[in-house]
Formats: sequence, structure tokens, C-alpha cells
Amino acid sequence: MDTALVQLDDVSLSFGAEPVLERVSLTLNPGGITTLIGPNGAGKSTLARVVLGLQAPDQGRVWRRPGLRIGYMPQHLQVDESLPLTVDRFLWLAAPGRTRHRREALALTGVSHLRRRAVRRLSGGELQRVLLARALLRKPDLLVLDEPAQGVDVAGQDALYGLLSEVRESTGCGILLISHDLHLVMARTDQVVCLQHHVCCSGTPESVSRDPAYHELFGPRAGTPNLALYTHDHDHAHDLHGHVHDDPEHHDHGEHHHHD
Ligand SMILES: Nc1ncnc2c1ncn2[C@@H]1O[C@H](COP(=O)(O)OP(=O)(O)OP(=O)(O)O)[C@@H](O)[C@H]1O
Repeated sequence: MDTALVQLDDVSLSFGAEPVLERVSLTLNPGGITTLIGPNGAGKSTLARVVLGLQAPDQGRVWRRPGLRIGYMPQHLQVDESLPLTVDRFLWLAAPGRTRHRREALALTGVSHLRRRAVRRLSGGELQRVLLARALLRKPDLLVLDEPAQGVDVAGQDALYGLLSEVRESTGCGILLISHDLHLVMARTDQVVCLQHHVCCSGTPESVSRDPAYHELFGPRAGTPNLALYTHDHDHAHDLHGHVHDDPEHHDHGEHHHHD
């Protein structure tokens, strides 16, 4: 833990009566890429918000390295349609500083040509790259990216994940990534955490892609193309909301599983 950036121990959180995170533990290390995967509503963004300190858990412990700088790329960004905000100004508002730094960040994410463009005129993929540049401008120890590749074309997605690996190499920062692009992500991550309110399974991409709980969530064709056949013998069942059902003997796919 001395070397960790963030450590979560047994974190639980409910919104009203609905448990969203159940006893989640997670360690984020410098230079490590951790990918959070799970169906819609599994609690991934909520967990990211707990890591960021934007959301306090009901139970459990959250530890952040003192002085930790976090760059965050949110899943959604509301841009006021009436504001003629340029990309350059948008970046400056997040991290006031020299023009050179903003140019460098935009060059790194491959969108130098957009510096004077109005933010509200950007395409989805262009905006994602600008948001990544904004997160990098803070020179973060930890980058938290909530579905960074949404709206980015397939070649661009590959480039984006390649870029994240480069950023990790050159800066040594840790990266927490939320992603649905299993094929692209699995090859480029050190640790995969498969979330369905609780941590279903976690580990290296290889070990997770062989885990029955992973296949239960994502189906037999999920993961890397060279996946070996698996045996479906997981040791816990989920109810309709994805919460663990303790009695694997009475595990019934039709009634107890609801995976998007
Ligand atoms: N502030 C909130 N108040 C009440 N419920 C919330 C709040 N934030 C999230 N939720 C609920 O918590 C659950 C988990 O949401 P979350 O956004 O963390 O899921 P997710 O795994 O990121 O989903 P997706 O893949 O669709 O982005 C959802 O049912 C959501 O409606």
C-alpha cells in the first residue's frame, strides 16, 4: 500500500434502497492500467466517482496517496450550446498555464488542428480526444477515463488505447479505465476488474478471460479472439439486479440472471 495511488477496501454504497457497490476492494498502482468492465448499471461510474473522491461510500475505506493528482475524463460533458468556447479556452479553464502546454497536450492526442475550434462544433470522437488532452494537462499521477472511446471510430479507438499505453510509459501514471470495448482493452490492460455491483472476478486479462464469472456476464464470445473454450461452472449466482445469490445449488440461468 506504500506504493499504491489509491486503495479501496470493502467499499459499499447504496442509492436509496438499491445497493450499487457491494464490498468492493481495489488497488491502483503507479504505471498500471486497470480496466473496469461490467454491464450497464453495474456501478462502474459510481466506483470511479468514489476513487475520485466525488462520492463517499456508505461503508468501507478509501485511501488516496497524499498529494495525489488525478486527471479525469468524464463519460458525459454538457457543453452550453450558447457558449462560443474554443478548445484552447476550454483547456485553459481546466488548467490555466502556458499555451505551449496546451499545444503539447493536443498534439499528444492527435488534435492539434482543433485548438481554435468551438467546443460545441466538435464531433464525438474529436471531443473525446480534447477531453483526454484536458485530463493530461493536469500532469496526473492517476488518469481516470470513463469510456474514453465512445464516439471514436474503430481505427481511432485502437489509436486511443495505444496512446494510453504510451502515456503510461512516458509519465508512469496509473490509469483507471472504464470500457465496453472488450477486444481492444483486454490486450492493453494489466488488471481487469469485472464489476456487477460486487467484484465478480479480477486479475490479469488472461485469468479473467478464463473465469466463468466473466463469461456469465459477457457471453461465450467475449474477450480475446484466441480464447480457449471454457466450462461454465461459476460458484455464485446473481439475482435479477446482479446481486450475489448465495446458493449455487439452486442456480437457475433463466430466472436469476440478468446480464445486458
Ligand atoms: N446519483 C445517483 N442517484 C441515484 N442513483 C444513481 C446515482 N448515480 C448512479 N445511480 C444508479 O446507480 C446504478 C449504477 O450506475 P453507474 O452509472 O455507476 O453504472 P455504470 O456501470 O457506469 O453503467 P453504464 O455502463 O450504463 O455507464 C444505476 O442504476 C444508476 O441509475
